[in-house]
Parts: sequence; C-alpha cells; structure tokens
Amino acid sequence: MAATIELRSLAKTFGSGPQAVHAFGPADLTIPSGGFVSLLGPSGCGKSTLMLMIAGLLDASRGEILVDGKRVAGPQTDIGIMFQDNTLVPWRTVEGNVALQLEMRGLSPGAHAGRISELLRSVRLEGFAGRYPHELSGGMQQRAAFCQALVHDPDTLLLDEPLGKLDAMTREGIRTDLQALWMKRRPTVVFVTHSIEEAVQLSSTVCVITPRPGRIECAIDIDLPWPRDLDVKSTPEFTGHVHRIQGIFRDYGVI
Ligand SMILES: Nc1ncnc2c1ncn2[C@@H]1O[C@H](COP(=O)(O)OP(=O)(O)OP(=O)(O)O)[C@@H](O)[C@H]1O
Repeated sequence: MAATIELRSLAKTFGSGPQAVHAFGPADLTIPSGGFVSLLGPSGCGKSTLMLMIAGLLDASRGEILVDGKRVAGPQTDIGIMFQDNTLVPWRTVEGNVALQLEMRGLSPGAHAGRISELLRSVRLEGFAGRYPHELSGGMQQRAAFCQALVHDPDTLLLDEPLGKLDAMTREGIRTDLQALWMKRRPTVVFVTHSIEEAVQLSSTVCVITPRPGRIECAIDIDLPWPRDLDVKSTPEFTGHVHRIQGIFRDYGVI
C-alpha cells in the first residue's frame, strides 16, 4: 500500500543567529497515497531540503511530517530515493548494483531475480544486466538507478531531479518509462524538477514552490488522462496549466 505523506507547519532553518538560512516553509501539504506530486520551484527554494526531511535524513526545525499517520523521526527504510547524480557503484554490474539495494536490506537477490530482470526489461536495459556503469550512457545509468530505487517495491519514491543532467531527447524517453513504472505499481512519488512541462506531464498534482524560503504557493491538480504521451503536450488543457504556472513564476520575478 502506497504511503500518505502529510506536512504539518513544516519549516527548516539552517544555523542560527545572523548566519541563519531560512530554507523552507512553513508549509502544510497532504500527498495522497499513490499520488505523483511534483515540487516545482526555482533554485535554492528548499526542494532538496524538503526531500531530505521526508526521507528522515534531516530534522525539521518546526512542524512535523507524518507518513501514514506516523511521525517521521529518523531515516525511512520503506522508500526508494534517486538523485541527479546516481549512486551506482563502479565495481558492480548493472544487475549487481540493483541487487545491492536488496542486500543492504537483508533480502536475498537470488529470491528476487525475476523482479530484477522484470525491472531491467521495463526500462529497456535487459541486454545490459552484465555491463558495468562506465559502459552505459548517462540515460542508461539513470534507468539503472530507477531499478535500484524500485527493486524493494517501496511505498514511496523520492526523486530529486533524476533527469536533470540528461539531454532533452533522453529525458523524454525516461519520462515515458517512469510514468509506466508508476502506473504499474502506483507508489507515492515525490518528484523534484525545474521543468514546468515535465511537472505537468508527469504529475497528478504540481506543487508550485516560491523562491526561498520556499512556501507552497499552490497545489494544482492535473486531471489529464493517463498515460500522457507527447500528444498531450499540444492539448489546450496542457498548455493552459503550463501558462498558469509560468504566470506565477513571472509574478515572482523568477522567469
Ligand atoms: N546543510 C546546509 N547548511 C546550510 N544551508 C543549507 C544547507 N543545505 C541547504 N542549505 C540552504 O538552503 C537553501 C535551500 O537549499 P536546497 O538545496 O534545499 O534548494 P533546492 O530548491 O533544492 O535548490 P536546487 O534547485 O538548486 O537544487 C539554500 O539557500 C541552501 O544554501
């Protein structure tokens, strides 16, 4: 069962006194079970800070985060995390890197071999299971990292700009894979991006975050049909959402 995540008056300030940096909040938000929620905001508005707090890797300064009604008080184990820079280790093959996530959780990769190959197939890496990361393109490495994040079938997936360093064509292809993976298993996804179009294409809800200290300006439900392929981008509904969000960032002087 995918997790429901609630932010309650959540805020983060780094340091204290004149050196203090008010990075995020206060913010209230409910991320529903199985939702795909994007955090869309300018650089430095506290998106990564929020992700680390949801993962339980960073304490809140004020407020709290509840996952399925339970307060987050330390590192969460039932999550998959992915960052802009992948965490593949160079001395393991693609398959070995995916298996590592199971080993770290005390699970037997042998017992999950079917799942590993199913995931690799779903991101079109089945022929590369025995290759090492340096033998893959950047896009293929990120696809392998998706498999790492998903192999233990987590309730929650935290994706912090996983496509940020990829070229436009590769991004488009991986969006399709990511959307298919989400539709199949429906974990709760929190997805950080700078791209308005990417957020509208992938999300059930787009949270528009203001410049630092990041506050949730609005949470926009995107009720376009799934799956959302390239054609959806030319619909008036899609462009309407994009223009509305552009207008908000223009008013803040961000674009
Ligand atoms: N460990 C830290 N110590 C002090 N300040 C920090 C720390 N981590 C983040 N900050 C500050 O908090 C603010 C928010 O940073 P954060 O990385 O969360 O932003 P972001 O929205 O993810 O940015 P980007 O889109 O550029 O990745 C920034 O001003 C940053 O300098």
